Amino acid sequence: VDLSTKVAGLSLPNLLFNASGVCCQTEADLKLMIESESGSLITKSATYEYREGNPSPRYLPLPSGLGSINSMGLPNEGYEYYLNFAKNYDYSSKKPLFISLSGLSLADNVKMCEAFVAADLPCVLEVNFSCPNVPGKPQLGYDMEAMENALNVLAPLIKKPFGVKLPPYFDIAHFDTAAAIFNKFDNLVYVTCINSVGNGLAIDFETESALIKPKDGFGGLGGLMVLNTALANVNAFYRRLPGKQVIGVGGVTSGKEVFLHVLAGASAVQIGTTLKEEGPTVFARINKELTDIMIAKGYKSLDEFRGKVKTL
Ligand SMILES: C=Cc1c(C(=O)O)[nH]c(=O)[nH]c1=O
Repeated sequence: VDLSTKVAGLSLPNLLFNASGVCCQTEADLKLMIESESGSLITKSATYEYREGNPSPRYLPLPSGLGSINSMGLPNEGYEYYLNFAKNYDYSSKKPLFISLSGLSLADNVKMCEAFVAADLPCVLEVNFSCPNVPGKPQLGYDMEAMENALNVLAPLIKKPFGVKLPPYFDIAHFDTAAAIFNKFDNLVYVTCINSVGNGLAIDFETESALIKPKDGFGGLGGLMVLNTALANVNAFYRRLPGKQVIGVGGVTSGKEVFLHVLAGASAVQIGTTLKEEGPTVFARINKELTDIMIAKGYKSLDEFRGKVKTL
């Protein structure tokens, strides 16, 4: 079977890669991704300056086994680190490189995009509108006017095909409004759904305490528990963004959830919590599981079932 796919005009040997933020903050992390069986890789969202991030504990898998909670606080090496990585990347390799940018202001996003555009590299830029864990910074993805204003500035600046990372939406009207904005920008060629489900709270029964330190224990939820919200966001935007693509992320623990993401419309699928907990060998495991599922169901390529979820 053929697990290859295309995103933003680039060919991925298989549809799997890391969720931004996991296994991608340092060159050592990114090297593990390059050496893994992933089809691509994306860097940790970059801010203009280096950031330490929030105090630990700031990430934990949930005792239920159903997911994770994080309030990392956008720790990253600063955008120039990732620009340098992108300048030195081996673009003759089979794996395309995606760069995530999450400026703390539109001005910072402009400065970072200008630097990447000036470098004129084959990597794909993705603007993160959905970091839920920077105290005092509301998610742009939940402010439709601000999101449109940002895109009015950034899309013409980036010129080349680019993507945006979105928070989960929970209201059909929000899918409609957001999609109407994205459809105004021809070079906005894909959306990545979903970022973590913002501001959950994990409490330990024995200690009666929040599990993580930042923000009184409030943090983004990931893992199996967000699968159905992720599938809904993937399918909602797949239906509403003709000619654009959706990268699915949320709830992937096996080939089965990857299959569901593709049925919902995903062109590629990212792994976060399960990659964090299992390590980069997860890509070989899940590619094999998806292959076995496709053989069992008689599918030879992803195109044969992408977006083909049936309704009753
Ligand atoms: C970029 C910051 C993000 C973070 C973070 O660094 O806290 N966590 C997430 O779950 N999603 C994000 O987008």
